Amino acid sequence: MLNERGKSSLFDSDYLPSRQLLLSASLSACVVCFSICSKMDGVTLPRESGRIITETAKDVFIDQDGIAKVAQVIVDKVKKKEFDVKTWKEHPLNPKTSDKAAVDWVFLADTLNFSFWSEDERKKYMVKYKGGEHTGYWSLCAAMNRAIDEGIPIMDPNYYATISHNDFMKVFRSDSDHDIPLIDKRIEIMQEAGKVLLKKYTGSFVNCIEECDKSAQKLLQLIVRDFPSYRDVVSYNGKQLGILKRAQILIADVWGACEGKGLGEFTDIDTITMFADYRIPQALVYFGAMKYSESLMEKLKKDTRMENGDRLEVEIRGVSIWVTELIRDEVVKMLKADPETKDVNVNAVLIDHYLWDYRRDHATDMADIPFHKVRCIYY
Ligand SMILES: Nc1nc2c(c(CN[C@H]3C=C[C@H](O)[C@@H]3O)cn2[C@@H]2O[C@H](COP(=O)(O)O)[C@@H](O)[C@H]2O)c(=O)[nH]1
Repeated sequence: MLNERGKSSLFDSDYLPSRQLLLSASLSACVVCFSICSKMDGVTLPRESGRIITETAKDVFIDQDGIAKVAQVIVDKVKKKEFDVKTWKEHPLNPKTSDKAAVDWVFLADTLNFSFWSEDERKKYMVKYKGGEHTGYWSLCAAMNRAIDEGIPIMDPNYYATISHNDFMKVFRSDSDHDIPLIDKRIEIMQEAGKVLLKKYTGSFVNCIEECDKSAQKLLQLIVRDFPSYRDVVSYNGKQLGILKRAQILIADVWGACEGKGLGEFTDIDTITMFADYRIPQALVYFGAMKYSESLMEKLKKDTRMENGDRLEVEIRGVSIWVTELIRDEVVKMLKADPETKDVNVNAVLIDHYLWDYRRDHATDMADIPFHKVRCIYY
């Protein structure tokens, strides 16, 4: 419909009320849609949580130059074809199949994938396996694989749903003088997860995946709804913000174990953010993409213990999520601007794994960058 000035009357200034009405209606629709898309049962999803926390953070900041520096390192890796979901299986302790056994191995590993740091770096839990001495996250994997080799049915939820303290200590026995941290919590969480798998999913995480139509976000909702130990949510300025580190890494590890195919095919894997642990922040600060205030750096250097949910801890975790999102955006922009780049297969998961592996491989270079010490079951 055109008026005498040949303009579509709908947007013409004579019809300002309808133009405003339409604009405000579409804006509010976007806001409603976005808030629905960025929320799950009243819990804000990790990407939006990271943005919200970064906006109001007082002691943790993003640095654009550092973001560009990390992005360039990653773009170089992508161009050398060294950036692929297949890298996951290259780790000697990760499963080599892409079947139910691999999925259920990943489920158990990520159910226990938290809090490996020790008060004293010289006094760490350690597991000897296949000629290696494994500490940190890899000590968990080594202990699981050792138990499998010893014929202990550790992968069977019928076994771990009722695992005794003695049996747990046999599976996760240490080859150093120091036990795995949070033993009682780990036993409680294993039993809880095993019971849910048996009660609701016929004893396998494959059945959780198969309920979710290849959607990572649907699987994320299922994990947080049915497995309480994965509910990594913080209260921040009156909001319930999902950080969901273990729930997201569980999905990402299934994706990695299955190389993005079959049981690991997720149409929306790119909506999964990095996993807010205590190691990625070290790498982000090392590259200069994230910065701490002087007072926070001082606290960290003095090994000041924090509690899960403290403002400083939430700021470190939240800003690390958002910085990694910005790095991903920068990498995609740089690759799209490159005439030689055909397809851009980069997401926050691959960036996370790269930074995490980089931190482990360059631990000495990062020795003077402290990590935040929180003893909890979420990361
Ligand atoms: N953000 C992020 N956090 C990750 C991982 C992994 C293991 N993923 C590997 C497996 C296949 C992939 O290729 C990765 O290489 C463990 N963690 C967390 O780190 C901490 C342990 O550290 P340390 O004490 O130094 O071992 C602890 O919070 C643990 O939950 C990751 O990938 N990303």
